[in-house]
Amino acid sequence: MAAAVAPIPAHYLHAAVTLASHGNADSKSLVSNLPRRGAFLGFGVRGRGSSRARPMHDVSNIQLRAAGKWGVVRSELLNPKSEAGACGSTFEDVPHITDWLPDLETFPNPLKFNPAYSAVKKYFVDDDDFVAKDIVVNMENVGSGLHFRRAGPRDKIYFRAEEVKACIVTCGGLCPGLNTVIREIVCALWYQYGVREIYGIDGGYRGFYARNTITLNPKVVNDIHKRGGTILGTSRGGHDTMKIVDSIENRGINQVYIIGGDGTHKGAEAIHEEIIKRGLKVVVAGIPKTIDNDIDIIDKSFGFDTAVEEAQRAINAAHVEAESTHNGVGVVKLMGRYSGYIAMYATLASRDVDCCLIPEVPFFLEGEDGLYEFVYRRLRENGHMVVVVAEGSGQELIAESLSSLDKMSDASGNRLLLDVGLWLCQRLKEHFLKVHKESITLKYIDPTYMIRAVPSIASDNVYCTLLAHSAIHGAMAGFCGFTAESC
Ligand SMILES: Nc1ncnc2c1ncn2[C@@H]1O[C@H](COP(=O)(O)OP(=O)(O)O)[C@@H](O)[C@H]1O
Ligand SMILES: O=P(O)(O)OC[C@H]1O[C@](O)(COP(=O)(O)O)[C@@H](O)[C@@H]1O
Ligand SMILES: [Mg+2]
Repeated sequence: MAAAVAPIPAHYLHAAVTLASHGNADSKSLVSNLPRRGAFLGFGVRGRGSSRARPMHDVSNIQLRAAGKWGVVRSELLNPKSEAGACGSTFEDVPHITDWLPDLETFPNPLKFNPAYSAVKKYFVDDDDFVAKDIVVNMENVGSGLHFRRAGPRDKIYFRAEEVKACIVTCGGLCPGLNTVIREIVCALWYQYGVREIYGIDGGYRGFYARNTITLNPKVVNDIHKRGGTILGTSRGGHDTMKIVDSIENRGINQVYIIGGDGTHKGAEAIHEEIIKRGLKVVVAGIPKTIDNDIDIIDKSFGFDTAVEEAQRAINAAHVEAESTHNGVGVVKLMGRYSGYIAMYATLASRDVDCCLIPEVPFFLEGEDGLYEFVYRRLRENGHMVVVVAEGSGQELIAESLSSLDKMSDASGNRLLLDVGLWLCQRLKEHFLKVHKESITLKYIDPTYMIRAVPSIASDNVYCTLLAHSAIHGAMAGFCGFTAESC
């Protein structure tokens, strides 16, 4: 078994840096080995980064143009539209509404009349522009590998402003930035494309068929980015494809913006497929949301930086408490069901953490390289220590000690976790009394919901805006069954 318990700098730091080194396909390899991660493979991919903000005199009309890309929401009917390109490259295209409605009329993009248009040499994105999945390549395979369609405004669109009836839904767990994404979808549809009918779906997927819609416009969403949560509400479970598509059809909705994680995108895929089967002129656009940052093919999900920033407050408190007492141990539990990104980044940022336990690397308690011995040594050397533990770590160990693995699930089918934080604290206290005949002063901090219920920080707000704009440009240009990513 691999030892995950090690001081900084050593094995841990190595593992952390390996996971943290973004920008190439292997950077999340440890996480990608987890079975669940396959579900995200059809999502958009992060490529080389350049996003340019174009400030305008009229701030309501600010547009962000990123070298974003659109990834496929996997579809049995249309997937994958892969084509071979030059130098051994592969291009994985996203579905287009003309795949099942070939004779649709096109219209000039109204952004041509936007002040930003004349200020930029080349405003619209070419259909030949691609974003490479891997940005680090060997000289021998430059240009090869998987490529995705570049996101951004197109000169021809498939919807007239007055014909658009858009809806937005948020599903799954909360994440900082949800309100910003909602705000920017509404404002960009309104100001950039002149759309006037925009509705919020109340409380996640089930809101499609169980609730009334919420009317959205720039006034309603004006301040919402300063608040945590989602003004639309969210939920787990309740996905009924037929009822949802019936509702879309009956309400005359033709653009569906879906913000959520892996479960949500599976649901989006099912909706998209049913829409194709019914031959509707409806586009479905996803925006990936995961506070855990566990999407294989992107470097960072929105809200992640905010969560890491907020986690610093808990770690600081744990450190202050620990260093103020004899044998002080501060334990902080952070979110991360299957991935330790928040725990790891919060640890790297803080520098007060002695040990970080993440789900990707199993740890053990007993023996020379075990956690007990490590804590004992750190207390002898330093008098106090801080442990950060991701909520998904040590699940097998806890189950062993409880001699059962409770396989309870939430309404969406996600496994409910055993509480590693409380368990760890109990075990450490017992061990010190029993084996070393001394007590430790342990303070346990669990800021779980505090780090995801906060409003997003400035950099996440900008990122949310890029994603929202990418989704809208794609939908207006007739792309569908895709998820937006910026790079
Ligand atoms: N395989 C699936 N097919 C259809 N809908 C799904 C699927 N998995 C989850 N969902 C729906 O997606 C929504 C959010 O899923 P959940 O796993 O809670 O959050 P997240 O999208 O953040 O992973 C829920 O309403 C759930 O019913
Ligand atoms: O208590 P809840 O609302 O089910 O959320 C807890 C879970 O939400 C998460 O933030 C992930 O949420 P998603 O599945 O929506 O991405 C995990 O870190 C955590 O285990
Ligand atoms: Mg999920």
